[in-house]
Amino acid sequence: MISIIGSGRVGASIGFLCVANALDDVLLINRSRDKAIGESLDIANAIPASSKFSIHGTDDYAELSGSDIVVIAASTVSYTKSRTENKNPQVDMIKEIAKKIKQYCPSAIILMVSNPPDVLTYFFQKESGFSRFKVIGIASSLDSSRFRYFVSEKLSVPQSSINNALVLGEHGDSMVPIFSNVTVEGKSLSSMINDVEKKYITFDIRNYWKTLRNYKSRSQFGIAKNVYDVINTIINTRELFLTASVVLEGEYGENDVAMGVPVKINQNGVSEIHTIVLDESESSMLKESSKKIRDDINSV
Ligand SMILES: NC(=O)c1ccc[n+]([C@@H]2O[C@H](COP(=O)([O-])OP(=O)(O)OC[C@H]3O[C@@H](n4cnc5c(N)ncnc54)[C@H](O)[C@@H]3O)[C@@H](O)[C@H]2O)c1
Repeated sequence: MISIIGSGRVGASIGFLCVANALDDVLLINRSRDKAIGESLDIANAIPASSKFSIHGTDDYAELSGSDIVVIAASTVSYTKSRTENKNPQVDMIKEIAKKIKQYCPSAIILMVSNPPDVLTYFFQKESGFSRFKVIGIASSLDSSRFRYFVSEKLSVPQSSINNALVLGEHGDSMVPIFSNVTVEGKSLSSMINDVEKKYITFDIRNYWKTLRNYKSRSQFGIAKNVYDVINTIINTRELFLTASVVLEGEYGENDVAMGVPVKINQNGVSEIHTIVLDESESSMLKESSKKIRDDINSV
């Protein structure tokens, strides 16, 4: 069973994709029961006639029992300047949710979507004591999708011709797009754009959410598809390479912090953390990014 805690815009969109693609039974848990029931009643009409799975909404955490995957997309706050500006109530919420998950489904794989995902991935893993490979923050893959989008717009090429557009570090203002690895139709991106253009693209990725906010509230479908891909990989025992936030123990020279790094996902969660070669400036920006996350963790 796939359980989704928080059935707002993001949680409901993830639920819709899982149901419409007949992945598994889906449970929506929301603080307000009516919201969970309402979204599940609506999404129930998207169950394909050939599907054997169902969707159900509740506010009762005891129903988490039997969950294989728990997505956390709950939020009690909004933010206008940065994703970390209201982190303390989110951390309190995550600690409560971690206790419930530990009680009702201690073997589940956790996909952390709520903001700020690096800080919350860290606190969930510490509070629950779950393996760090089973607590996965999903956000850097969305930033990587945005990176690919901007490179494709800049060069007027289809996104399918772009490879290895990865964003590492914080899902926040210090995130680091890794230009040195990107190829376009097999050729290095670095020879196609200059440093000023790289700075503009970096700015645009970091501020995508602010641009989005000028037109609609916040990301819904982009993050939902990124989370769905991970759930699909776990349920259908596939393998997926992407960037995701994991508590680090020495990888990239970091300890006691969670941040976006390249990982391989399989049916058990994170199966590998990949080390990729970074140039000097990327390495130093990643150091700054990990420091920013660590400072946020320490200031909770
Ligand atoms: N990781 C990413 O890249 C990414 C992208 C978009 C949004 N987000 C984050 O995802 C979260 C959800 O976004 P949204 O737009 O769906 O928000 P939303 O306000 O539409 O929905 C949040 C839902 O969580 C519920 N909730 C609050 N506390 C709860 C609890 N303890 N248990 C169960 N439900 C609870 C609320 O009632 C609400 O229905 C936010 O933190 C947002 O910032 C992350």
